[in-house]
Amino acid sequence: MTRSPLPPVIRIATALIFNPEGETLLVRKEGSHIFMQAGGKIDAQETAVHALIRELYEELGLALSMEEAEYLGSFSAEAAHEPGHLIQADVFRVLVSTPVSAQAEIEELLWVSPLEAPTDCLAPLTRDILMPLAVKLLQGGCARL
Ligand SMILES: Nc1nc2c([nH]c(=O)n2[C@H]2C[C@H](O)[C@@H](COP(=O)(O)OP(=O)(O)OP(=O)(O)O)O2)c(=O)[nH]1
Repeated sequence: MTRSPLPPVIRIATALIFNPEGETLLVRKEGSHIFMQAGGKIDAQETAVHALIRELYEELGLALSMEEAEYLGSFSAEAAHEPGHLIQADVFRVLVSTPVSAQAEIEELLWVSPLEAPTDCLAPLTRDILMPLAVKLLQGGCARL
């Protein structure tokens, strides 16, 4: 019996970003119709939190300190943009009270209530893991400033 090879894994850092209204931020990258959390690949020699800080600055112009990123855990899902790949995502919670704007390769930003988010245009990690987690955090009263 032959075993099928394990799919390649991409390590990313991403965040459930909340505003004071309890909405969470989704982004759509250039050339994609799928919404997901801001963030991106973790470079070699980089820690997850440093990758997050770099990516949120590049994508949203957000200047974040390490203390402002609370680690929530590591989660796996099918990669949205790379067929046949899995992502292993280090996920943080970030609360923002200043405006953010789409930079670099981000085409659209969307603030959504986790309870009312659309499900048909979300990346697998976002749809199956992070939006349900956002609902739990909100219901626990932990997502507000
Ligand atoms: N940022 C982010 N990426 C996600 C999520 N869900 C998901 O499948 N991905 C996938 C999309 C891509 O296949 C991969 C992230 O790659 P990327 O190309 O956006 O990362 P990057 O900004 O570092 O870009 P690059 O170095 O390839 O130019 O992870 C998510 O919620 N957030």
